[in-house]
Amino acid sequence: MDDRIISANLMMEDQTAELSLRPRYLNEYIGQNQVKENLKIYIEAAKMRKEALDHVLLYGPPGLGKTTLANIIANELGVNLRTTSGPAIERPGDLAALLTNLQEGDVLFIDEIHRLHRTVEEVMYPAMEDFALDIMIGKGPSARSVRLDLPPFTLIGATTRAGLLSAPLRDRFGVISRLEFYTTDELAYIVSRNADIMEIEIVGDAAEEIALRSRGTPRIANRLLKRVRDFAQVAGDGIIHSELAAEALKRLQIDPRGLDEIDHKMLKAMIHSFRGGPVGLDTIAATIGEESQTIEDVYEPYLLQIGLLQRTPRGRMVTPAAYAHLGIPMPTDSR
Ligand SMILES: Nc1ncnc2c1ncn2[C@@H]1O[C@H](COP(=O)(O)OP(=O)(O)OP(=O)(O)O)[C@@H](O)[C@H]1O
Ligand SMILES: [Mg+2]
Repeated sequence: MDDRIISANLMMEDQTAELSLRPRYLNEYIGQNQVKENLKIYIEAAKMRKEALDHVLLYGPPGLGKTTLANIIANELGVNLRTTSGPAIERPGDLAALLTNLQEGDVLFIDEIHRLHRTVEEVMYPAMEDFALDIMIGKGPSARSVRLDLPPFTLIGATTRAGLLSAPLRDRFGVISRLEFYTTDELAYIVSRNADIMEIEIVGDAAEEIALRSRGTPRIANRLLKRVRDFAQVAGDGIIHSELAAEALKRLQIDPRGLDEIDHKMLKAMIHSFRGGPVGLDTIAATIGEESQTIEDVYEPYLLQIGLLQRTPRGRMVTPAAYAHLGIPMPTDSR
């Protein structure tokens, strides 16, 4: 389903590259300045007091650097990081096993924390608040609860959908940070730096050409860089020039703002079949044969961000900027 080259979702081919391209310390982490500045202070303060850092919730669209940041926080604190994900913790006992294996000050990173099972979530509350586990032993009338002390630890939760987190869970995070889409300059910087790491020469405005089409997302920038490198090595002289980058990206059917055929299909369907909207998300999804949730989590945020799409109480609407971008004249009658 989700095999678009501009998908922000993690794909198999990204994984090895992401390990080597992933920044390891805050000073290598580009952008997200507000989030970074705050974290720097909290980390410093926790280290000074020799305490565990407050629990941190990171949220935002896929590929913006949540997992990367969780790793960096553990590195900066000089502690171990344990990684798991919401759906992977099936029973309270699984969580207990994870938590009792932590050393003082360690970070437990739970990706997709909005998918934590209800029964696990309830065990999480006292663990986060009091560093204690309440475990039920036995069943029926002889069942009793025992309290187990845990070493102080930091929970870092990541989610693309903060809205799906229950209020009691959300309230237990001391630090809640929203990651934003990156600017073209930031992405161009990331592309240049990663070209260096990959030992490929990138010159002129080529990094910017790639950045412009990366939908504000470092993961996509890295993926496009790798594809353009292929073109440079096979069809070019091994150096990524602006023209080569532009040509390669055109062949990948990504337009100058990072939109692909599916974005075009969606916007055009809204224009031609629904007079530009407003039209409900489910209707759009059915029309173009995608899942509503995928559209909402992965594709739509960027289109909203760059102002081609608008959300209204009655559904999504295409903006005048979208007509202009697609080269379709606006209907003249009032909508
Ligand atoms: N601030 C940054 N500076 C440089 N590179 C970055 C930055 N943020 C992310 N990256 C790059 O983008 C890749 C994807 O980031 P990451 O895996 O952390 O995203 P994510 O938000 O966890 O995505 P998902 O929601 O899919 O889990 C990283 O491997 C890294 O190479
Ligand atoms: Mg991640």
